[in-house]
Amino acid sequence: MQAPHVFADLSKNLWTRETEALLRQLAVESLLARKRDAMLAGAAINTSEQRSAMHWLLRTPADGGQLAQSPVLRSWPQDMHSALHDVHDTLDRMLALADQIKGNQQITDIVNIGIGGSHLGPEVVVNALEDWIDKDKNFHFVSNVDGHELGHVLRRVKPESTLFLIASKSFTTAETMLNARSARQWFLDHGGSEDPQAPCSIDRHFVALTTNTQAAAEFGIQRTLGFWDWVGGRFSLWSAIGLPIAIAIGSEQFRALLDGAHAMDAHFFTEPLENNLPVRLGLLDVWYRNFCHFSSRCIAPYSHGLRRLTAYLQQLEMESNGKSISKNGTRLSAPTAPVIWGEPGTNGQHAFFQMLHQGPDVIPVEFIALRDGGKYLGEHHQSLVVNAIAQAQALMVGRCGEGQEKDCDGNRPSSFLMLERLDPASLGALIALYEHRIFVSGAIWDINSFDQWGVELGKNLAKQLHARKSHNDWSGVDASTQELMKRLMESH
Ligand SMILES: O=P(O)(O)OC[C@H]1O[C@H](O)[C@H](O)[C@@H](O)[C@@H]1O
Repeated sequence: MQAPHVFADLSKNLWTRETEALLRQLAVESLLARKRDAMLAGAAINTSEQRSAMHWLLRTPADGGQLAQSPVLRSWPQDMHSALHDVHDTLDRMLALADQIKGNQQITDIVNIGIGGSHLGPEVVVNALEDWIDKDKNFHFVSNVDGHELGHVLRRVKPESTLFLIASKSFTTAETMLNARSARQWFLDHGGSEDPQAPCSIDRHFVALTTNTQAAAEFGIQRTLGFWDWVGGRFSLWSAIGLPIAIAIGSEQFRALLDGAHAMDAHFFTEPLENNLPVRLGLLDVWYRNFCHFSSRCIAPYSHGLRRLTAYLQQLEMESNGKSISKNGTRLSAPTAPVIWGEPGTNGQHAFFQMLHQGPDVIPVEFIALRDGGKYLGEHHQSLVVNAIAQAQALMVGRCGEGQEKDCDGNRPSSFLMLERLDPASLGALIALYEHRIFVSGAIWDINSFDQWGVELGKNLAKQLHARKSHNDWSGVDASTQELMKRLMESH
C-alpha cells in the first residue's frame, strides 16, 4: 500500500485478509480510535507522569494543515491553540538561530552532547541527510560517558571554531552533565572565556536545548532553546533537540522534514483502520508477538544513510513498549515489545542472515530501501536494492531438494518499506510512521508508551554507588555488586 512518502509491501507476512480483519476487531475492542483521538486532543495519556504526548504537534502547521478539518482539532480547547502558537514561536526562533549558525563560516564544528532521545534522533537524521549538508561544517555526536568519545572529538576541534550544543530534556542526566562539564573545562583551558564580551566566550560557543532552562542557566549557559514536558525524549527530534539537524540542512529543509512527518500524522489520525499504515503495522506487531510468539524483529535498512536507524528505533520501540504493567496497574499476561535489532544491508547478509534463513526461530524482518539512491554510483544502488528484494524472496520461498543441510524452510515473514528517495520529507514520514505504529501496539496492550520507569532504577542505583564509593560504605549492598565495586576501586 502507499502511505505518504512510504510504499509498503506487506504481502510476504504470515497473515490473511481474515487475520487482519480479526486484528482490526481487536483494535476496535481495545478502543484504539478513541485512544488515538485522546492523543490528538492533548489528553494526559502519559498517566504515570500526568502529561500529554504531543510530539505530533511540533510538526502541525500553524493553521492545522492537513488536520485542520479533523473534528478533534475543531473542538480543541484554547490551551491547545496556545500550545500550537508557542510551538511555532519557538520553531521560528530556532530556525533563525540555525540559519545564522549555518551561515557563520567561523563555526566549522558542531558538537552535540546528549544521550538517548537527545542524541539518537539528531544523529540518525544528520547521517541520513548528509547529501543535504554544506561541506564546510562537521557534526559530532557525543553521548557515552566514556571519556574516549568526548576526548576523540576534542582532539579534532578548536574552541574558536566550535559550537557546543548541550542537549538534555531534563538537564540532569548524569552522562550528559559530566560530558558538558568536561567540554566547558576544555573550552576554558584552551583559550575560551567566561566573559560574555570576549570573542571566544561560553555565551557564543554553548547553546542549551532543554525544558529545564533554569538548570542550564545555573550551569552557565545563557543561550537556551526550550521545549515542553509533553515532548517525550525519544520523540523530541522535532523540537529544539533538532537544532543540530536544522543547522545541518537549514530552515527550509527542516520544515520539509516536519511536513513529511505531518503528512504521516494526518494519514494516521484520519484514515480508516484498514488503509492506515501505522495501524496495519502495529496490528502486525501484535499478531507476531502475541499470536505467533515471535520474540524479536530484525530491521535491515538497505541504505548507508540509514545506518543508525535501527539504534534509534530500538529506543523508540523498546523504551516505549518494553512494559509488563497495564495502564490500570495490573500485570499483563501477554508479552509486549519484541527485541528490535539489526544492521544495514548488505552487511547484515554476510553476518547474521544465516540465522534468519535457517535458524530455529522465525524472526520477522523489515527491509527498508530507497527507490532512487541519489547521486552516488547508480550501479551500486541497483545492486543494493536487488539484494534486499532477493533476501525477502529467499526468506519467503526457501529452498528444498538440495540436501538437508542446504534446504531452507522458507515461509519466513518480512515487510518491505520503500521510500522514493532519502530526502527530509520522506525521512520525516518514515520516522512518524514508526512513532504511530508503536502507539498502536501500545494501545492494544493497554500500556503507557510514554514513560520509562525502568531506566530510572539504573540511574538511581548508579548515583547511590557513587555516593557509597566516596564513603567506602557497602552495608546492605549485595555481595556481587560489592565485589565488583571493590575491584574497581582497587585498580585506582
Ligand atoms: O534528555 P535527557 O533528559 O538528558 O534524557 C536522555 C535520556 O535519558 C534516559 O535514558 C531516558 O530513558 C531517555 O528517554 C532519555 O531520552
